[in-house]
Amino acid sequence: MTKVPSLGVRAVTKSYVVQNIRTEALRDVSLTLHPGELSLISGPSGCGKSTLLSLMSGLSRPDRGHVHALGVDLGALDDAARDAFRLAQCGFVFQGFNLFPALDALEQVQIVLDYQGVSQALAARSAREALELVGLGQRRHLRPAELSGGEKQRVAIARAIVKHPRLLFADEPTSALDSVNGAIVTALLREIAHRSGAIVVCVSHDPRLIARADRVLEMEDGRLHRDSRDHSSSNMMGTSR
Ligand SMILES: Nc1ncnc2c1ncn2[C@@H]1O[C@H](COP(=O)(O)OP(=O)(O)OP(=O)(O)O)[C@@H](O)[C@H]1O
Repeated sequence: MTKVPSLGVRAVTKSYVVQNIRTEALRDVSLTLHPGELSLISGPSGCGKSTLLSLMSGLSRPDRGHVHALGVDLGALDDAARDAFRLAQCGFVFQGFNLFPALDALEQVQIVLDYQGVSQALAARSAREALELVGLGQRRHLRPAELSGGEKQRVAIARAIVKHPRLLFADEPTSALDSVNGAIVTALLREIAHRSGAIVVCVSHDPRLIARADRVLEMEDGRLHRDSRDHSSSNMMGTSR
C-alpha cells in the first residue's frame, strides 16, 4: 500500500439494470480529489452524483474502471476488507441525520468508538471534543427530539469525524436545514477539510455549499461536465457532447 493521500477515480462506468432496462448512471468518469479540500459534486437530479459518492466510498463497485482511495485500489479488496477500510478511514453524513432517538448527543458520537473497541474513558473524551468542535459541547446531554435540525446535523458531523477519518462523505448535508443552519454546517465541513487535512466530498444542489466549496465538480447525464479547478474545461476527460 502506497501513501498517496488522494482519492482517484479512473474511467469509471456504472449501470443499473431494472426489469431489463439499463440506466447508465456513470459514463467514463475520471477525477482526483485532494486532502485539505471541500469538494462539491453538483448537477441535476439523476445525473449520477450519489452513484459516484457510493463508488468513491467503497459502498459499491464500478462496472469498469478503478477507484483508488488513500493509495488503496478499492476494487482489489474483498467485501470484508472494503468494510474494514470504510470503518477505519471514512466518515459519512446524510441529509436525514440518522440519529438514534434514545441516545443523547454524547452517546450518539461515543458509540462509534465503542464499536471500534476504544476504551470507555477515551471514547467519552473524544466524543466530547468532537461535539465541542461542532459547537455542541454544552448540549451534549440532549436527545435528538430536544435538538434543532441544524444541531442534529452537527451531532451527525461530530459522529462522522470522531474517529478522525481521512475521507469524509456528505450526501445533501444541508438540504433539510434553514439558511442559518445550512451556513453553519457548510462552514463546518470546510473547516474540517482545512484543519484536519481530510478529503471532504459533498453531493449537493445547495448554492451556499457551492459558494463555499474549494472545488466544484458539475455532473450531467452520468459524466463529469465541468471542474472549477479547470476553468477552460466544459467537456472533461475526452467526453464530447
Ligand atoms: N439502485 C438503483 N437501481 C436502479 N437505478 C438506479 C439506482 N440508483 C440510481 N439509479 C439510476 O441511476 C441514475 C443516477 O442516479 P443517482 O442517484 O446517482 O443520481 P443523483 O444525481 O444522485 O440524483 P438525485 O440528485 O436525484 O439524488 C438515475 O437515472 C437513477 O434513476
